[in-house]
Amino acid sequence: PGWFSEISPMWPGEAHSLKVEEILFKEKSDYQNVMVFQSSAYGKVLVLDGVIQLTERDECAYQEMIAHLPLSSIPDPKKVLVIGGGDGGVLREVSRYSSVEKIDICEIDKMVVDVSKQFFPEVAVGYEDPRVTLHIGDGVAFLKAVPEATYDAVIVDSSDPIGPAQELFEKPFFESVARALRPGGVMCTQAESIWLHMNIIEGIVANCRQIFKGSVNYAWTTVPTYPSGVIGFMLCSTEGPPVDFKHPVNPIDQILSQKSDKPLKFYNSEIHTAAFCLPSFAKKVIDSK
Ligand SMILES: NCCCN[C@H]1CC[C@H](NCCCN)CC1
Repeated sequence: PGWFSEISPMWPGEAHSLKVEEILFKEKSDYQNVMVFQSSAYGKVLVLDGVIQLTERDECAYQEMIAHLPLSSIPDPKKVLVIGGGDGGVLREVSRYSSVEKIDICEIDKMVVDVSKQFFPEVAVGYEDPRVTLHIGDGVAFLKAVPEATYDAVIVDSSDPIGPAQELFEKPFFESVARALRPGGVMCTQAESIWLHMNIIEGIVANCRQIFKGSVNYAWTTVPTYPSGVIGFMLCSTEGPPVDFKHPVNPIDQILSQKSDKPLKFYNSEIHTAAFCLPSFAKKVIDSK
């Protein structure tokens, strides 16, 4: 009945709208407003504090890219940490790697987990993997308690800097991620839109170049239901065995093609390499930091 418009001070003067068939869930958690609605064009939609988090139709683009850009870039991921990502989509993608022995996930809002299991079973399927351990709590505190050099990869699947995820975009957090990674370990974070947030991206890149002494690269992809239709990722590695993010050493799409597993809908090795090609206005800022 009517339309949902994604109005936010984070993208002033513009708003993506989706036709609403039915509102399926609407509650306030300890951290944010949580809503699920059935849209006409993109299936079910998860909204937190008025911001679209994922839709059934295009979540594959974001979840596959944020997981496979880092994990395809290292030869043998064993221990992986996901910060945020309570919907479980990133877990679904990480569990495709037979080399992975342990997947920790730290999500601050239990309601996101429960709502995803109830309304997005194809996304929350990630929780069914026996290697997964769910921690409900603040990712910043979780990382402080982690012994150094614990993980091969840390994936930060956060919402945006306004709200509970604010400190996941700040220097102390990136320092705690670098400490938790083994030498040559990799981090991939949600890094906003080059059309909307070049200033935020500039800050993130500057911080990452100071903290991560391996490679630091920005990649981007298309997600039609995120504002401006694109979303970016910060790919960083710690000092140690070199990581070339642009040329995957562990091409998951080729590994999977030999298995009957759920096929990848979006990611492939060519899209991986192409994701690091930037328009000039973004290259100028990102490569100069
Ligand atoms: N596992 C899916 C979680 C999605 N994370 C974020 C949800 C908010 C979204 N805002 C985009 C704002 C403009 N860049 C970015 C991804």
